[in-house]
Amino acid sequence: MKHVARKRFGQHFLSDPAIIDSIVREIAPRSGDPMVEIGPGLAALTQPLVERLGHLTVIELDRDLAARLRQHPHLTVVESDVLKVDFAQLAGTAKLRVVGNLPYNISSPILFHLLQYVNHVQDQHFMLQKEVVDRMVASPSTGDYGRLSVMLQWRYEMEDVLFVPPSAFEPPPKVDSAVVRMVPRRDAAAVDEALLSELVQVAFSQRRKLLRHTLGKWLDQRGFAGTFDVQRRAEEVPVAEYLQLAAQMQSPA
Ligand SMILES: C[S@@+](CC[C@H](N)C(=O)[O-])C[C@H]1O[C@@H](n2cnc3c(N)ncnc32)[C@H](O)[C@@H]1O
Repeated sequence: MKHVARKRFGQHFLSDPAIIDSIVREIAPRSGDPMVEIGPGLAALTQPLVERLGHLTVIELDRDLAARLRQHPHLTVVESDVLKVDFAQLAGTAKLRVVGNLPYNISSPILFHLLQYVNHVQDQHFMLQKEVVDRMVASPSTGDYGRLSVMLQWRYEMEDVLFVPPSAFEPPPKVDSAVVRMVPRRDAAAVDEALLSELVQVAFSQRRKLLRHTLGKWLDQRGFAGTFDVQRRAEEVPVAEYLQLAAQMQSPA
């Protein structure tokens, strides 16, 4: 039976064979890789992936799609909201390769949910709104550089690997898309995620103002006695400096 795309689940199904082929090539699945696909939908990526892998675990929220996928002998289907999935449990002793053409309405929550499981992950390949990928990989002193750039560049090496136009989907989304590769950094600074997240949120709360009006006040309230140049805008501060600041606050000299 034909599946009618459900807007509330962010359903835009890949329909361009050449694009599907390019994405699978970027993922480079090898037989036996412990891979998990988020939002398999009608299996446009699932099918070529499982042919190469031998087995694949998929996480799908739509009950009808999950029922169809269960017919496939080489898939393990987790019928759930991905935001409720414990990836540490899924991984066991393995390191997962996580892929997916994500539902765009919850792409940032998915990225932040996965951040807590970074030690259980080998790599991630996601199709996202191009604008979100631009923010993820942005450099300092650009308009795209913000909270998402800092929080993700802290933990992952990231690369925009493929541009995908709306015409590659059915129904076509209103925006351009891109595939991003994310590889966890082994040398990520050991800072408290909640502290870093709050600090970066305060810094970027008024991005046109100098940091002394935002982060400077926040640091004063916390009795911060270290040195940090607040005569700059949030977007001028490299990721490494935000990490140093969080580390200093955790263990003041
Ligand atoms: C953009 S579609 C991609 C479908 C398919 N992978 C493709 O490329 O054609 C997003 C998929 O994620 C599923 N989905 C939406 N919200 C979800 C959630 N919270 N947890 C798991 N899957 C979800 C949708 O039902 C849909 O199948």
